[in-house]
Parts: sequence; C-alpha cells; structure tokens
Amino acid sequence: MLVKNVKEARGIITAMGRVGVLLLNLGGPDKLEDVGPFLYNLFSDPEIIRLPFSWLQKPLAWFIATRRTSQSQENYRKIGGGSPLRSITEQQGKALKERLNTLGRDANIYIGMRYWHPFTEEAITKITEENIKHLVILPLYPQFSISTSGSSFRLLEKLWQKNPKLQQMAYNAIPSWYKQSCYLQAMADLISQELDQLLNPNEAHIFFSAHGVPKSYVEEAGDPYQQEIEECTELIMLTLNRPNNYSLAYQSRVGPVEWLQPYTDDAIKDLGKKGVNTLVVVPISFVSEHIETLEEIDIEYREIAEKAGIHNFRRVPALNTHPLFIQALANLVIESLEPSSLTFTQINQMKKKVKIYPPERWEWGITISAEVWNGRIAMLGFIALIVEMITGHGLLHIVGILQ
Ligand SMILES: C=CC1=C(C)c2cc3[nH]c(cc4nc(cc5[nH]c(cc1n2)c(C)c5CCC(=O)O)C(CCC(=O)O)=C4C)c(C)c3C=C
Ligand SMILES: [Fe+2]
Ligand SMILES: [Fe+2]
Repeated sequence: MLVKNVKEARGIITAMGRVGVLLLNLGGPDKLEDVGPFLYNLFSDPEIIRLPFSWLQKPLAWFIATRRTSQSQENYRKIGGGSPLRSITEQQGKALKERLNTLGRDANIYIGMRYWHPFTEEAITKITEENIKHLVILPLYPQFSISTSGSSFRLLEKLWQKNPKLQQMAYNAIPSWYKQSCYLQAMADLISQELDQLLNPNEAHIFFSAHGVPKSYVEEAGDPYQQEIEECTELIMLTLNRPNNYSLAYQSRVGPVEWLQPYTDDAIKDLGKKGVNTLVVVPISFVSEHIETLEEIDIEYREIAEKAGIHNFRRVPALNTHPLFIQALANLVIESLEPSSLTFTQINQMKKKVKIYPPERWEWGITISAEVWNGRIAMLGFIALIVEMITGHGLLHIVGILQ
C-alpha cells in the first residue's frame, strides 16, 4: 500500500503519533581546547581501535589523544580554530524540518553526534522526554561503514537495551542512501558548477576522494564501505553525464595498518606524472565541510598537486544545505514512513528486538569475520602500544598516529 496524497499521509502520521528524525554524525571540536577530549572520545571507540582487553581501551585512547592533540590542534587552527560540523549539521536539520513541513509532514529533528556535542545520548534523552512515537534514524553518511554509521548504530543499540521507554518506540534505521536520486543530482550539480567555471571543462580530471578505512575492515570484517563508495562514484558520473576522465582514491589514513588504496596523495602524484593539469576534487564520503575538506584537501593535497605540476587545482564544495540534498533527506524520511516500509509486523518485530540495523548487512557480535577482524585489530593495537611504551618510538609514532 502506498500513500496516495498529503491528507492520507497526514492521517498516517497522526495515527503513528509524533515523528522524530535523528540525524547521526561524527561531531568535531568546536574550539581548540575541545580537540584533546574529542580525540579521546574517538579513540575510546572500539569501532575505531579494538583491543583484546576492554580495560586497555581508555588508557590507550588517553595516550594516543594526548600525543596527537597538538598536531590536530594545529590543523584545526588553520580552519579557524574549530570544526564547522555542528553548525552545518544544525543548518541541515533546520532546512530538513522546513522542507518536510512544506511537504505536509511535521517532524522533530534531533542531532546525535558520536564523539562531540550534541552527543547521541543527549538526543536520545530529548527524544524520550518529547514522547516521540516513531523515530527515523538517518546517518549523515551516504555510504555505510563499520567505523561511522556502524559505530553510531552500535551505541544506539546499547542505549535501547538500557531503556524500556525506547523499546516502546517504533523506529526505522536507514543504513545507507548513496543511490538516492536527489542526492546524486545534487552531487552532479555541484561538480557541473565547478566544471563550468573552467576554460576547457572537458579536459579536467574529476578526482573523487573518499575518506579511507583500514583494508581489514572491508576484507576481513565485511564492511560494505568500499563497494558502496565505488558504486556511488559510478552513479554520480552517470548522473553527471559528461565526457571527463575520472578516478577514485582514499584519503585521511591514520595509523600503522594498510588502508584502502590508492591513497589520495599517491594518486595525485601519479596524475601529475601523467600530465594532468586540471584537477577537480570531489569529496564523496561526507556531506558537510569539515577538517578533511578544508585542511587536508584544500591545503595539504593542493600543495602536493602543485608540486606534481597540477597547477589548476579545484575542489567541489560539500553538499551542506544544497536544496536537492535537503530534498534527498526529506525523501528518505518520507519513504521510511510509508506504510510499505512500516508494516505492523515490522513495528512489532522492532519493538521485540533491540537490533536497530538490518543484521544481513553486517552481522555484529560473534561471527567468524568479526572475530578475525577484532583479533587482528586487537593484536595490532596491543603490539603497537607495548612497543611504543617500551621504546618511546613505536609503530604509532613512526606512522604518525602519534607525534
Ligand atoms: C565517512 C567518513 C569517515 C570515515 C569512514 C572515518 C573513519 C575513520 N576516522 C578515523 C580517525 C579520525 N577521524 C577524525 C575526524 C573525522 N573523521 C570524519 C569522517 C570519517 N572518519 C570526520 C567528519 C571527522 C571530523 C572532522 C571535523 O571537522 O572535526 C579524526 C580527528 C581529526 C584528526 O586528528 O585528523 C581522527 C583521528 C579512523 C581511525 C577511521 C577508521 C577506522
Ligand atoms: Fe585527517
Ligand atoms: Fe575520521
């Protein structure tokens, strides 16, 4: 059964009770003093670094955060002394509320950051206080990764287990949404705008730069991230419908293990060697400006490109509040509230179960792949810590996770 008109849709919403939309995001330090505690929260997450003994997680997180803080602060200083993530996410939430309103839907919007304010826990407290009857859980990551949406889902699962009130609430979680057509159109529109400013638009090389993850996440833990990023790149190029050459690479590597390849810095150097002169860089794994677009791409990669002979280096802006992107978010919310995705059986099942994400997507807990993944990351983290503590010049130090 599909919703036929706005009146019917309103009826369904009323029958369902108050609707909430929880936008999940990573969070970023608002000011330089926040950098240390933010990094501590990030490295305390077992989805980012997993150790064999949980009692080691916090001391190691403190150790890495302390050692990394000054370099990280230096980077945040270059972009104005803090992350713009909170303010952009708030603007996105406001725009989404307005868009839903014009489409005849009324919903409360909540922002739940994983590692900084406003924390997911705070959003969940508000959601229970405001008596939300149906919650749409929408990560602001177009593609799913264990380290991003997966980590937030894991946290929500814990909060659900502890709180009987939450277990009474119906909810839909959207694991990833990179195929959403308005999202693809918004990306294509931003790329077109950048190309059209060039003298010879067709000669520019379109360079997609995705945030990396360790290779073991994909190969051992079954993270669908790489496959979703690759498919997303193809879909954006199809939507763009331009003759330009293009390629994809992965940025922001941290730590001693191998991450998804090719690495963005190496790929830029290779393109320089091949004689590419105009590069249009497209950040694709994140929907807002943040440190990795404003500092890493705009400053570090621009410098690398310049040295490699690529003198025309341009970066496509992040989606932020692009109207088509906000429409994409509104569509996702509306589709997930449609009776076809919200059968009573589903709601009842959801009430019974505390699992929030589709288990077929990524089997959490005790599975062979998870054990291999946990074990490998655990061993690496543990060995690195011991080496670093004994010698003062361990693996993490050498590869730059620590300064
Ligand atoms: C899809 C996006 C992201 C993935 C995948 C991801 C994985 C991932 N990140 C780290 C380590 C760090 N991430 C940091 C900041 C940060 N990361 C993302 C996005 C993804 N991370 C964002 C949006 C931000 C915040 C940006 C901001 O504006 O503040 C940091 C801190 C910054 C720094 O010191 O470089 C670290 C460290 C790992 C290890 C990982 C996968 C396992
Ligand atoms: Fe980075
Ligand atoms: Fe990150």
